[in-house]
Amino acid sequence: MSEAPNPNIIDADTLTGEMRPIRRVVVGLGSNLGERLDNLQGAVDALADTPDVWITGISPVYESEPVGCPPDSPKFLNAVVLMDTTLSAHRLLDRALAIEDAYDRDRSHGVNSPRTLDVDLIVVGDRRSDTEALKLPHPLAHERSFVLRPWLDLEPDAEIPDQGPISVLLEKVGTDGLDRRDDLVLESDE
Ligand SMILES: Nc1ncnc2c1ncn2[C@@H]1O[C@H](COP(=O)(O)OP(=O)(O)OP(=O)(O)O)[C@@H](O)[C@H]1O
Ligand SMILES: Nc1nc2c(c(=O)[nH]1)N=C(CO)CN2
Repeated sequence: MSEAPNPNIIDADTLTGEMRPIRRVVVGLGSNLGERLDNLQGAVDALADTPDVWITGISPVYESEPVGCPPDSPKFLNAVVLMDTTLSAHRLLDRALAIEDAYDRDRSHGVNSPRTLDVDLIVVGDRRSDTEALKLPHPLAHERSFVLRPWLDLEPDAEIPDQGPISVLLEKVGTDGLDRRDDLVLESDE
């Protein structure tokens, strides 16, 4: 994220009148099971339909070799979505998990087993968290080309708090195993 949330930009809650800061959010999407593009598009649509969330950017789609997955796992499609929101990080996480569940995400198998849909919060404004339920910034984002590369397409000057510019991080990590799929496009219905 290239800038901290602007504390002067606020939104009044329509019911309570409470003023809430607008946070810039980076979301990572992944799928390596089922109709992968449809799954990613469903996640984009569900995020766009979320009250108090405004999508500001949708990256190109990348196909990527599975990283840290069981042997013979299928390739992923990955993309990144940028949003503005007045929701808290915890509300966003609840929403992300609910969207995964709507795509029959099966959590009963082992670590990094193939999944219909993964919705990861990468950065939420300048929010930091280190609980099991919510880690922000996402602790592996800085070493994942399938997050950094699509994010770079949208925000070349972005930085991950405490890690640095994503352009520099991507140079360290490289882009082996990553293919931009210009034949696959995620649409915004807004
Ligand atoms: N930044 C975050 N974004 C999404 N989920 C998170 C985050 N931080 C912690 N979690 C927790 O991680 C759990 C999701 O684990 P899951 O099995 O989907 O991990 P994963 O997405 O497969 O792995 P990875 O975290 O390596 O991408 C959720 O229960 C959620 O509470
Ligand atoms: N290429 C790729 N590899 C992964 C991905 C992913 O989205 N893409 N997600 C993982 C766990 O969330 C583990 N490994």
